[in-house]
Parts: sequence; structure tokens; C-alpha cells
Amino acid sequence: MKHYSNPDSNNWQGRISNKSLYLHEKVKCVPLMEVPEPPKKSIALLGYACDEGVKRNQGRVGAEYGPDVIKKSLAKMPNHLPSTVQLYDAGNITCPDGDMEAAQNALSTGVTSLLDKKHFPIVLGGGHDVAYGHYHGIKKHLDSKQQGQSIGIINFDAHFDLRQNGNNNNSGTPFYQIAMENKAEEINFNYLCLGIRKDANDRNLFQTAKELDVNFVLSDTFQIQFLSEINTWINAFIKTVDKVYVTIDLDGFSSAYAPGVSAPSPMGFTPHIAVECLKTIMASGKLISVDFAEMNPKFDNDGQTAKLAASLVHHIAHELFP
Ligand SMILES: N=CN[C@@H](CCC(=O)O)C(=O)O
Ligand SMILES: [Mn+2]
Ligand SMILES: [Mn+2]
Repeated sequence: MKHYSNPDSNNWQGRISNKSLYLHEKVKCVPLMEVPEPPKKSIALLGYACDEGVKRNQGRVGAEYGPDVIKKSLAKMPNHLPSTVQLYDAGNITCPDGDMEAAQNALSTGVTSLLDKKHFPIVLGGGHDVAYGHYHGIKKHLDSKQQGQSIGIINFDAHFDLRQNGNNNNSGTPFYQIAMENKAEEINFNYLCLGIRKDANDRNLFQTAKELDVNFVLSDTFQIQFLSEINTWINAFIKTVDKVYVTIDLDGFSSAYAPGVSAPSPMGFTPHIAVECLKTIMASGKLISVDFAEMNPKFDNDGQTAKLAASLVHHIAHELFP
């Protein structure tokens, strides 16, 4: 397959316990289309090693190498998952030829296949164009069940990523593309953004958000002291949808925590508020899939951003399967 590479076991190294004390001892590296249906519960990691969308959006490239550094960081972390829960590394979607749409298509097919086999996918990017392929993978899975289930998108991000894709599709356009497709299909566009920065989104973007009825929490308010109000808004949003897809753009975090991104946020949010909101979302029982976007090792400092992403993956996995 042109837009795919098999899992690399070199990413999974760390202390040896021979008792599965560490995640590198727990994970099974299996090519995407060979990942079996698990006997019980399972998490499947899939990389989106593509920064073509960042390049097209005039950003700083390097996110192509994001998935592998998150996996390397996760490998060294302790494993507290029950032995009945499986953990797979299903490799990376790649973009060797700049054909981002083909990479998104391959991602969509991969996500559908994992969901059809009853895995919980965690997709590691890559530019935020990951969201377009990921969303379509979830949609294809749900549509095939013909239950008309709706998807709510919750985006932790400094940016709306609602740029109009008139010139090209890129890392700043995924949610606009989804909104326009939903409009054509006459289905609701359910989109909640947490951490939007006024100094990082222009007037047109706020206008587009208004026209599309987007719910958002500004970064000034996306703080732990407003947790109870934020939880109320999140729960109100979740109530209106059947399934929730969470996408976490690492550039929404303050650059004190996440310097390794294309567009850093000195005044961004903290990991603490994000973790609290993730708990609220997971408690709803509607979370179907998660991704991380914009991990760029080229600008990381001491592997801090990779470690933050890995800690969040660790948190989500252990909260879902205690
Ligand atoms: N995915 C990122 N999108 C942002 C990038 C902002 C920037 O380059 O400064 C956006 O297009 O708004
Ligand atoms: Mn962003
Ligand atoms: Mn984004």
C-alpha cells in the first residue's frame, strides 16, 4: 500500500521487566488490515505520518515524524491495563507523494476497519488534516450500521480550523470541509471547540463559526477555575449527539507544555483542564475515537510535547479500561 507503513517495533523499547510492567511489553505490532477482532476490549494505535496539510497551510513542517515520537514516549510508560485488554500498534498512514487526500482516504479506511472490529482507535498525527480522514472513518462505520447515529466533534484547539478550502484542503480546513459536506447531506454539523484563542483566529473565522452554529469556549475561560461551567457546556453538547469524536490539537496547550508544534500558543491552556474535560467526556459513555494532531518533534524541547501526548494517551486508555 502506497500510503501506509507497517508498525516499527523499534519504536517500542524501554526497561525490561518480563512481567508486562511497561507498555512496550504489552503492545502487539500488527499490520493494520491484519489486526484481529479482539476477544474482549482493545485499543489500536494508528499513526497519521503526514504534514502535507501543514505545508499547504504555510506552517512549519515536521509533524510527519509526530506519530513515532509519541509511540516511543508511550513505550516507556508503565502498563496498568488489565490483561484482558489488548493494545495494538497498527502502523502509520503515510504521505510519500504529497497526496494528502489519498492519505486521508487511507486513514478513513483504516479507522473504519478498526471500529468494525470493535477496537477503540487512537490516531496519532500528523497535521490537523488528520481530523477529516478520521471523521470519515467513524462516519463510514456508523453509516454501515444504518442506525442514523450522529457524531459530535469536540476539538481541543487554539484554532477553529474552519478555513474555507477554496484554494486547497489543508490542516486549517478539515472542519469547514466536514461542515459543507454535512450541509449537502442535510445533516447537522455538531462541533464544540475548547480553548479558542482570539489572537489566533481572524474575524472571518469567528464569522464562519457563528454561521455554522459552532459552540466554543475561549482560551481565557478554558481554565480550571471555570470547570463546573465548562462541564455543563460539554454535557449539554454531548446530550445532543449519539457518539463523540475527540480531536486534540497539541498547539492548544500553552507552549510551556507543548513547544513541539507548528503554531505554538504561549497563552494556551493547561493539561489539567484538558484532563478534567476528557474525564467528563469519557463518563458520558459516548466517546468512539480520539486523535492527537500537530505533534512536531522538530520544535520539541526535551521530548516534552511527545511526553504530554503520550501521557494523555495513557490517561485515556487507563480511564476507558481501568
Ligand atoms: N491546524 C492549524 N491551523 C491553524 C494554523 C495557524 C498558524 O499557522 O498560525 C490555522 O490555520 O488557523
Ligand atoms: Mn491549532
Ligand atoms: Mn487544529
